[in-house]
Amino acid sequence: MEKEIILSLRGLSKAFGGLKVIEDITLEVKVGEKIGLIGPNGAGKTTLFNMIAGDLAPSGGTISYFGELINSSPNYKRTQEGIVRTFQKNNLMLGLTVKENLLLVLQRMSKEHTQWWKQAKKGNYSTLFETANKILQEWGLSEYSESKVQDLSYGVQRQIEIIMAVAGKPKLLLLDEPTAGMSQVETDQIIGLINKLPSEVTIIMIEHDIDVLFGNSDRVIVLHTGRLIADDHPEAVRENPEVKEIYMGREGAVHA
Ligand SMILES: Nc1ncnc2c1ncn2[C@@H]1O[C@H](COP(=O)(O)OP(=O)(O)OP(=O)(O)O)[C@@H](O)[C@H]1O
Repeated sequence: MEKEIILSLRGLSKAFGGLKVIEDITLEVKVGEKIGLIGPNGAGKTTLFNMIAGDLAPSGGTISYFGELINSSPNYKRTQEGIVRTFQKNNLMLGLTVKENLLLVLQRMSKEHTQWWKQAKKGNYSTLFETANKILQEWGLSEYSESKVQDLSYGVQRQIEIIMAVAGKPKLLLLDEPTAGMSQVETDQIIGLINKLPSEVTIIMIEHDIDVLFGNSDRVIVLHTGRLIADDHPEAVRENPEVKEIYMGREGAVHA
């Protein structure tokens, strides 16, 4: 059976003043697809994420999610509906513990989102605490539960950020350079974690490590100066002459 379309972009554009940074992008993403998004610096990758997540309004075109037009849906509503993103840089509360960070996400998702969780009696929030413990256990990160985020290695911080995104029960997960600045061991841990996500979670991942990206994507999309120049399975993109010429370096080898 043909898989449902989770995300559809039609003629999507973004300009800052006279500077066009995304131009006329049309694409469809099916439920469960794992998509790698590449392009040289300034190609517009993060801007595209910003528009899908609702952090930036498009200048033109449409964004549909499960067939519903979401151009004017605010960011928090998109998150509630399952569009969850991570950022290039950590978005964690460094002075709080891992569990406290996780509780903030869980609390935002719960009905009592207008109250500050720390002011509430722990008893009232026992379900949130149980869920936080369960998530940390499930992802093998319980040992860091009571550690302040600022005391953890960068690699562990990024893992925590991803499980926080996962705690938001994403249907469409937008990962912005999840392995940037990491050692090989840390990269392997992050990729291991991403590969453990349920198969129905759709992922679009911006990644500069081409080996990581090509090895872990069903499909690769290439942006160049705001335009979509390739959208195909990894091997076809690796061999695409335009991609080789524009993006991949003089020898024609595919690297970031
Ligand atoms: N708020 C803004 N105002 C003006 N120009 C912007 C703004 N945000 C992004 N740009 C410009 O838009 C272009 C695309 O930027 P974007 O960050 O989306 O690229 P990118 O592909 O994610 O790059 P990188 O790989 O370096 O992160 C760049 O020329 C950038 O300077």
